[in-house]
Amino acid sequence: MRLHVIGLGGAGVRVADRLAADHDDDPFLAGVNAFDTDMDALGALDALGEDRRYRFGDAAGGDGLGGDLHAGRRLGDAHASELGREMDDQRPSLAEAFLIVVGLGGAAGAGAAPALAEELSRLYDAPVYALGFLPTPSETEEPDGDEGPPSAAAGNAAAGSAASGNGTEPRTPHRPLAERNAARTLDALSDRCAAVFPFDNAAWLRPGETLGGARDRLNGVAAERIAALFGAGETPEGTSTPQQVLDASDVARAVGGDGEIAAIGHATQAVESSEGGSRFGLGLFGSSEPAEVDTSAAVSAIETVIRKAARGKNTVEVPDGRADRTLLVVGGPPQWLNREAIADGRRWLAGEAGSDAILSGDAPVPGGDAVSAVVVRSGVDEPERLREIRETIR
Ligand SMILES: Nc1nc2c(ncn2[C@@H]2O[C@H](COP(=O)(O)OP(=O)(O)OP(=O)(O)O)[C@@H](O)[C@H]2O)c(=O)[nH]1
Repeated sequence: MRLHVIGLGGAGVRVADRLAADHDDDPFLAGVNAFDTDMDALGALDALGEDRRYRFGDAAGGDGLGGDLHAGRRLGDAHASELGREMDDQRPSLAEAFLIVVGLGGAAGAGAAPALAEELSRLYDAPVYALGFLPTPSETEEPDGDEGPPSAAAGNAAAGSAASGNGTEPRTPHRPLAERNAARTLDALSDRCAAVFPFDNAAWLRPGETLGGARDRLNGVAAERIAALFGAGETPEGTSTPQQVLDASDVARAVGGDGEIAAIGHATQAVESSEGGSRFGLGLFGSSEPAEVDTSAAVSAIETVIRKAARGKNTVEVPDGRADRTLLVVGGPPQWLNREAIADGRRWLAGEAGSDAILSGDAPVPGGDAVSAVVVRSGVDEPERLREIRETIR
């Protein structure tokens, strides 16, 4: 589907940049914009040229907003239509969906996101989704004396470069209001977006890692999952049409349109490339014809990858695996896409999620060397981290 991604604030612009770096040539990525009040954050991007970066909000004087969500909201209200116009070069009217990416604990991105979501819904018919990073608990904790209290305004630089007390991991800026900002922004986005995909930063940190040190890896995971979901069903030019193409309306139906909380699971499993030969001895050496694949190997690969996508780490926890709606997309070399195994996987997932409405599609990747699965669950029960965050404003 044609997706237009808008990265807002420090986290958002970095993910937008990462998507452009990894997927600019992929047909699903129809447009990318990076909007921030902070000149330094925009200046540090690599893949997006000047034409796709834009500093807004003169009132911020070229800096971040230091976590002042009220100031962010005011700027958002004042500049939403200007940001909408800034997207025009990339023909947003052709987009089949918009995705706003934002760090929920900040101010510039989190403040502007609701107003921009509203503006895009006013201008276009396509659904507006949001992917929002949840702050880590350590951001709101008082910093240790020897680390000193890095301010949120200095955060974009500090998150990337300053060393922490142990001298190895870049420290994470102290943001005392991060959880409250996130709670307010989640509510505002749920009211204005078709669905919200929270990304739980803390759940993705490895032991001893700080957000500052891990953010590039986390942004890579977020970009990969965005591509796995919104790029599913897009076939590279010249390849055969998938048996079951997943389109924008399938995703819209599966994810819902009422601001539901949704999670993206994804997994890949390496398989022997079946172009011109196979380890099962069924292919002709040197032949350009794809070799046949052993059925039990295909069944096992599909079963494993679907379970890994559902039960492995999701973008946010899915309590008990339950969801109102579920979408499954299985991809890989066509010879490996065993229809019965996919149907079994669908049934297993329906039981796991407790919902019948399982939409599924195939994403054939001729010549690929892995099978993959994307599992999207929408209308999930409230994840523990979301409950903690919401409680800060109850
Ligand atoms: N995954 C990830 N999370 C980030 C990154 N940068 C910041 N965050 C998270 O996003 C929240 C907001 O940070 P920013 O996006 O830098 O904030 P901003 O929107 O620029 O707002 P201000 O700095 O307050 O003006 C932080 O509290 C972190 O939880 C990043 O690069 N990757």
